[in-house]
Amino acid sequence: MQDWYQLARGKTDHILEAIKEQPFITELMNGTLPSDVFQFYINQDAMYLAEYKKVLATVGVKCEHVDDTQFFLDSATGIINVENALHQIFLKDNQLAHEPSPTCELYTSYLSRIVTNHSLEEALAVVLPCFTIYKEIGDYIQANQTNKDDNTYQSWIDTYGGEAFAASVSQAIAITNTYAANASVDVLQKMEVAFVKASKLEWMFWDSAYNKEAWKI
Ligand SMILES: Cc1ncc(CN)c(N)n1
Repeated sequence: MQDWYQLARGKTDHILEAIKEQPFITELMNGTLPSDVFQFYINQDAMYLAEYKKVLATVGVKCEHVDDTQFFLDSATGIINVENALHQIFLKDNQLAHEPSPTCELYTSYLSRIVTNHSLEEALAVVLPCFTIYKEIGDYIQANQTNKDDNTYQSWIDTYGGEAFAASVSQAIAITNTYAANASVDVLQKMEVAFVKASKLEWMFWDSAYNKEAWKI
C-alpha cells in the first residue's frame, strides 16, 4: 500500500515535470542562467528562508514527539545555516533588495497561515515540498548535467543533490507519514491541498525569479 507521501507526490507529478522544464532550471543546469536572474532568486530566497526558519520552528514546537520537535528545530537552524552560507557565496551586497516579491510574500504568508492556524498534520504537509522538491530537482540536475566541472552554480546544485540534504528530506517525509497514518479522512484531504498548493508555490517561486517579478504598483 502507498504511504501518504507517495499518494500526495503522485498528485504533483505535473508540477514536478513543469518545474524541470522551467527556463530557470534548464539554464541553471546548463550554467547559462544570467547572473542578475540568479542574484534576484538568491536575494528573494534569503528573505524566504528567514520566514521559513520561523515556520519550521513553529512546526517543531507543535509536534507531539520530542524527536520530531528536535528534527524541526535542528532543521530550522542546521539546514538554513547551510543555505545561508551558500547565499554568502552568491549574494552580492551591492545588489541587495529588501522587499519580498509578490510570490515570495504569498508563499511565506501561506506557510505561516497554515502552520499557525491549522492542524499539525497540515503544517507538516505544507512545509514538505520545500524539502522534497529541492531534493528532486537537485538530483535531477546532477543526473542530467554534462558540465559538473564547469558550472558557476555547481555549489547550489550539490547542496540539494547531496547526501546530507537527502537524509533530512527522508526524515521529514517519515515524520509526516507517521502523523498521516492516524489522521481522519478530512485531515488527509486538507494535507493534500496544502502539499499541492505549496508545490505550486515552489513552481511560482522559480518563475517569479526568472521574470524578476515586481509589484505592479
Ligand atoms: C523557495 C525555496 N524552497 C525550498 C528551498 C529549499 N530549502 C529553498 N531554499 N527555497
